[in-house]
Amino acid sequence: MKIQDFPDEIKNYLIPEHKGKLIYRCLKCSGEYSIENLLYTCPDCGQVLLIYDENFDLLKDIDGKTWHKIFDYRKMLKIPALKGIYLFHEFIGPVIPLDDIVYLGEGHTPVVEANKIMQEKAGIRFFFKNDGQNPSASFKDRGMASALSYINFLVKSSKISDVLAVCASTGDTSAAAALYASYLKPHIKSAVLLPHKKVTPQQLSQPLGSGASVFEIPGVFDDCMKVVENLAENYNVALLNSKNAWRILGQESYSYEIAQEFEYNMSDKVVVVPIGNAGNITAVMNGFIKFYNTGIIDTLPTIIGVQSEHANPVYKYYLEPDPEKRKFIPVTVRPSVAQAAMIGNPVSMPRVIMLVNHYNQTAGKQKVFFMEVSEQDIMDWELAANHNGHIACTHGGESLAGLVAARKMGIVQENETAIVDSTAHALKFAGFQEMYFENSFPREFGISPDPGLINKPVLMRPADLKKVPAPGKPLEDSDFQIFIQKVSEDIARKLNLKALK
Ligand SMILES: N[C@@H](CCOP(=O)(O)O)C(=O)O
Repeated sequence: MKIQDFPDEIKNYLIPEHKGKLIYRCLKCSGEYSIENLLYTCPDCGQVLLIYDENFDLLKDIDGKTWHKIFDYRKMLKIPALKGIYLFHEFIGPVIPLDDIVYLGEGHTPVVEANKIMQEKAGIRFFFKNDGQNPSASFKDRGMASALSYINFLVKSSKISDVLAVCASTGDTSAAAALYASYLKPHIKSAVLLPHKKVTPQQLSQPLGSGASVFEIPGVFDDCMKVVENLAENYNVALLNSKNAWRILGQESYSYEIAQEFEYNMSDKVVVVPIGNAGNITAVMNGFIKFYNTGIIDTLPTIIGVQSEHANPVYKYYLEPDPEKRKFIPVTVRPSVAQAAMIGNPVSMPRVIMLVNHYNQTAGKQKVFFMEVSEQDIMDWELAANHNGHIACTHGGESLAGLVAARKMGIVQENETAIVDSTAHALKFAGFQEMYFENSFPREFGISPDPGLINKPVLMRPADLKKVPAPGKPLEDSDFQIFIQKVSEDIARKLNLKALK
């Protein structure tokens, strides 16, 4: 559909015109800094930053209903820059010219309703939002599209050149960073730091395949993160973890898409997200607040942040009901199947603390909750979901387990509808599925398989079959007929198939 065919009242808004005035603001001392330089922490007090639009109130000049039309009609345009997360350009990066936006197919991931069996099992109507269907197979692409679009803009406007982008990762961030950086060659290169043997083979293959410099570091993610922070403080590198506030802006698109998917009606909705470095829950809260403040949604959904018992610093912080007495204490993580969230000292914790307060205050009651789940429940719920038509990763299983726990505790009601975040593609974590099916989890995971969920391939090699085909060695006609006959009979026997009359 062409712009001239769209309703008159929105024609002028379809190509984003809002000229935002973005600044970094420190969460602690409220110091404000120009976005001309890449900053990750406050130069004065060292606290993390968020990006604010000083012209944000101008967005309120357009009423909520008109915004709905703008976003919904804009979705029909075929302009690459507006096809991904920048459909919501005014809210994500209103200083970035459309020509500088990097679009690799991220965003607008499917929202898939669980079947009846799963909804009955979970005790609530729910949908998975499959962020594993992003280009590098995780939600991190949203943040990278934003961070790398901004860096691209700085490069193109000759403010910086020859960028080396670095990140620490449990496997998803590195895949996304390497992918987006490789698209912007030769101006941008990337280096990723991974905890040795703590990312899956599939995740390790991703930055290698994109041509990034890959460093494996002894220890866990938190150790890698410290090295990256040190590199960013002492060398000329661009930090791509969610400590970089541009990442948060991009990940806010997750909330905007949920709002759009449910026709901007967020009443009785519950959004469930796993927490690792806490950039995601930060973005999700901030995104919904921005849509609420501009009248695009008129209710804030409930948000449930979920952590494994083996990596639960945020959950533990909120166990203390009295905000005055809460004290953040990093935890030492233990092996977790939700490996991408195996983080004991999330960099966005100060953002979470500020935004949870703000979110609940804006809603007028508690709307953000934190749940803790066992490793066993994570695997069982992931596999149950995948046995019922989903492609949930272990973090999707973690989210679902958290929703079920919240339902049991009465935090979530039967009449509500949940949107459960599957942050990555199941295939990235196939090794954990294999350990479950083989019952070979090391003791520290504390996982024993439910026999009803175990699945294994069966080798069909009938004992009385003399000849079988092999690669490059097909069977002669009559031997081949015997092979087909015997294997079919064996499969039919195993599956209790009845012969056609
Ligand atoms: N789960 C992350 C950890 C780093 O998170 P980030 O959002 O701060 O980059 C990963 O996949 O590496």
